Amino acid sequence: MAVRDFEAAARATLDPVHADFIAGGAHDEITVRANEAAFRRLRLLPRVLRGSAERELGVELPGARARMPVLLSPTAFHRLLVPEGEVAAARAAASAGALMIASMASTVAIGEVAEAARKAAPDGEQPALWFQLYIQPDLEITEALVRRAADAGCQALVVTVDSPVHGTHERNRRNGFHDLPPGLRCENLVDLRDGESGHVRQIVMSPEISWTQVDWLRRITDLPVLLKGVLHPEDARLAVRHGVDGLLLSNHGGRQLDTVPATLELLPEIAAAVGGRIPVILDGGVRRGTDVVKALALGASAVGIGRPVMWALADGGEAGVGRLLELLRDEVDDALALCGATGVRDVGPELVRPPAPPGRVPGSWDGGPV
Ligand SMILES: Cc1cc2nc3c(=O)[nH]c(=O)nc-3n(C[C@H](O)[C@H](O)[C@H](O)COP(=O)(O)O)c2cc1C
Ligand SMILES: CCCCC(=O)C(=O)O
Repeated sequence: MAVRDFEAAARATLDPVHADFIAGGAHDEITVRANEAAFRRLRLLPRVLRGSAERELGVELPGARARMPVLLSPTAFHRLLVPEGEVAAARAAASAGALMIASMASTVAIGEVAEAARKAAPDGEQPALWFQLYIQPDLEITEALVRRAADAGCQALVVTVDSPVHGTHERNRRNGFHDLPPGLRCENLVDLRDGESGHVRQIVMSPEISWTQVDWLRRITDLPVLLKGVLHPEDARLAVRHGVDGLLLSNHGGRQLDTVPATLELLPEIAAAVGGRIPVILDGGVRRGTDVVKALALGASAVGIGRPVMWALADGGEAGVGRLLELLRDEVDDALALCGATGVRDVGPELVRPPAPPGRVPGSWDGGPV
């Protein structure tokens, strides 16, 4: 079984409207396809006669340590797919030692997700769990959400900044899919303030959110703050200047602005812009162990996966996500061995062709405090 096979397996039983919600992107879905295509274009160029019996796959990230360099990017509405929802994904991630970024739009409350992760993690291991946040124009609401995430034990906040407005998903429009079905709610939003029912429409996407609110967020919390969805190198430099602790280089899986470049294409430039001062995590189109190694080679500290988790969850719940993570772990290990690498940190730009453009050789974060 390969990562891509989970989609067909899931579609065998999934409501086609929900399958479209997962697979879909903005407008013509040009960026959706570009993400995977960029991985196909890039080639690996292995070294020989310098490997080790075992590869070190662990990564150090802001506030957390993970046993593998593949993390679960935030995805909304897991209870559309299985009754346990985010709890199933969290258990599988914690057992595999993979970091999970829980979506603000989760259908299980963050406290419950964190509790499930703690119970599933091996003895003595703290599960790696971050919380994804859309900063709300109402800062009291935002602060209450941050408090919920911190109280649950989340180790960092991932602020999604690529959504000044909702993405236009034509598949959802055609299907008339705008709301969660009765019985499902965005549990993190329930009772943040009197009478708030957890309706999806409570999440406000505002084009007026700016660096001012990012600075404010850094003041009200001790948690590391990462930004998800920075694509322009100028914004990456600004992020460093504003004291942000990391970037998630992401085009939202092609679900926000269509026709933006593949994240892999932007990676060398973004890595050069941050110059190793903060970690860069990439998501979008990662479907193979070789994809993971390519992203690491171009300066990523780790990679995220979105749709594969949703397909695996729909196909087999906790066990499905467990199989997905084990498969990716084995593929990453295999690709590293074949590249003559002793581990994740032993992978640099010399392992890919064509090489990164001159002057854009990425610096890489050394895993130290940010
Ligand atoms: C069904 C679905 C729901 C998503 N929900 C969120 C979300 O709630 N918050 C967020 O920041 N990103 C969300 N994303 C974007 C993912 O975090 C991630 O950037 C993207 O899926 C990565 O690309 P991939 O699907 O090719 O792996 C979602 C993506 C999908 C496919
Ligand atoms: C308010 C829900 C956001 C979900 C999302 O980000 C996506 O479907 O891409």
